[in-house]
Amino acid sequence: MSDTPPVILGDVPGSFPYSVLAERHPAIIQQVRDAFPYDPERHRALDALLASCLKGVVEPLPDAAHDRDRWSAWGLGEHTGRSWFAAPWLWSESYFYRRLLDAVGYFAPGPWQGIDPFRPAKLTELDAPETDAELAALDDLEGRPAPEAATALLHGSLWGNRADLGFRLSAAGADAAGPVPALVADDSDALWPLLTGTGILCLIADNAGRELVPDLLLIAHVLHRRLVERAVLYVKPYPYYVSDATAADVLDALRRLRAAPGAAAAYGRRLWDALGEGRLVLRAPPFAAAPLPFTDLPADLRAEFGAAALTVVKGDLNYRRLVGDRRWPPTTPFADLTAHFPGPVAALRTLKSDVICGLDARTEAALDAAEGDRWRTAGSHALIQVRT
Ligand SMILES: O=P(O)(O)OC[C@@]1(O)O[C@H](CO)[C@@H](O)[C@@H]1O
Repeated sequence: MSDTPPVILGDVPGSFPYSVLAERHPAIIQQVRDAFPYDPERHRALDALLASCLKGVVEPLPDAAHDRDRWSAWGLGEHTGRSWFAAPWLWSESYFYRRLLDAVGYFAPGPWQGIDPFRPAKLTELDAPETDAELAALDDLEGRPAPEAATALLHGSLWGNRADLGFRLSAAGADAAGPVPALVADDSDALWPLLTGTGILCLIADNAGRELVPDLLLIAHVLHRRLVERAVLYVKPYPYYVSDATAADVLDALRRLRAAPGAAAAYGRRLWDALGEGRLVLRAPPFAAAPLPFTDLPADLRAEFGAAALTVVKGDLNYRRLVGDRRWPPTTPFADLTAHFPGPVAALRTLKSDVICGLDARTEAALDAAEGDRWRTAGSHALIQVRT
C-alpha cells in the first residue's frame, strides 16, 4: 500500500500515545508499589524503571533473562539506548510491561517469583458486585431462542472489553457515548454463518475478570450449541498491560462461575468439563506478549488460525496488532488491513486508541462532528468487524 501511514510513535507531547508512556506507565508503577509490601530491593528496581521511563532510555534485559534471545529477535538491540518515546509505541508499551515484571522479581528465583503484580486489581474487579449482576443476567437468557442468546453473549464479550484496568487509569468519564450509535461498525451477521458445527473457534483473549468471564460464556455457548467442535483460548504467558488474562486468571474466572448461583454455575461446569475433555484448549504462546503486529505471526500460530473456522480477536491492543498500529484513514477497508491474517477473523473491540479502520464515511463524519477526536480513545464506542 503506497500511502501507508507511519507506525505510531509515542513522541508527540499531548498525544494519547505520549500520555500513556509519560503518565499512565508511571501511574502503573505507583499502583503496583501500593499493591504489595515489596522489599527495598524491589522498590529500588521500580525507582530505576520509573527514572528510565521518564528521563532515560530503553535498558537491556538482565543477563540471566530466560527470553533474551526472543527479545533480541523482537528488536531489543535496535531500541536499547534509545528513548522510549522514539521506538514504535507498541514496542515501548510491550517492553515496559516486560521490564516491570523484572522490577518486581516475577521471573527471578525468590519470594516474588510468579506473583502477578496486577492480581489484587484483577481480583477486586472479578469479585465486584457488578460481576454478580452480570452473571445473574444469564438466568434471563435461559429459554430465549438460541440466536437471541448468542447475540446477547456476543455483545457481552464485546462490551466486556471496557473492563480494562489500565485504561481506567486515564479515561475518567469515559462512560457517556455521544449521539452516534455506540456500535460504530457491526459485521455480526457475517460472523455466525462461519460457525457451522464443524471446525474450531480460536479466541485471542484480552483482559481478565469482567472481560474474560463473558468471553468464556460465549465459548461455553458455541460449544454447548455445537456451533464448533473445539475452542482454543489464547491467553498471555505472563502478566501484561495490567489486566490482560493469563491461565491463572482463567482458573479464577471458572471458579467464580462455578460458585455463582443460577445458570452461571452450569456455564462454569460446562467449561470445566470441556477443558478436561479437550473440547476447550488453553494456549499461552510467547507471541501473545510480543511487541509486534500480527503480520509477524510465527508459523505455528499462522497454521492454527489458518485452520480455524473463525478467530475472534478481542480488545484494543490486539486490534492495533491485527490491523497495524498506524493512523489509517478510518474508511480504509478492514478486509484490506487483515488480508494478511491466515483465516477468517473477527475483531471485537471498544475504541481506546487512535487506530481505526472499516468505518463508512458518514459514521466517521458524524463521530467527528459530535465528539472531535474523543470517540477514538474514550472507550464509549465499539465495533464488530469480520473478514471472511
Ligand atoms: O487491549 P485493551 O485492554 O482493550 O486496551 C489496551 C489499552 O488500554 O492499552 C493501550 C494503551 O496503553 C491501548 O491499546 C488501550 O488503551
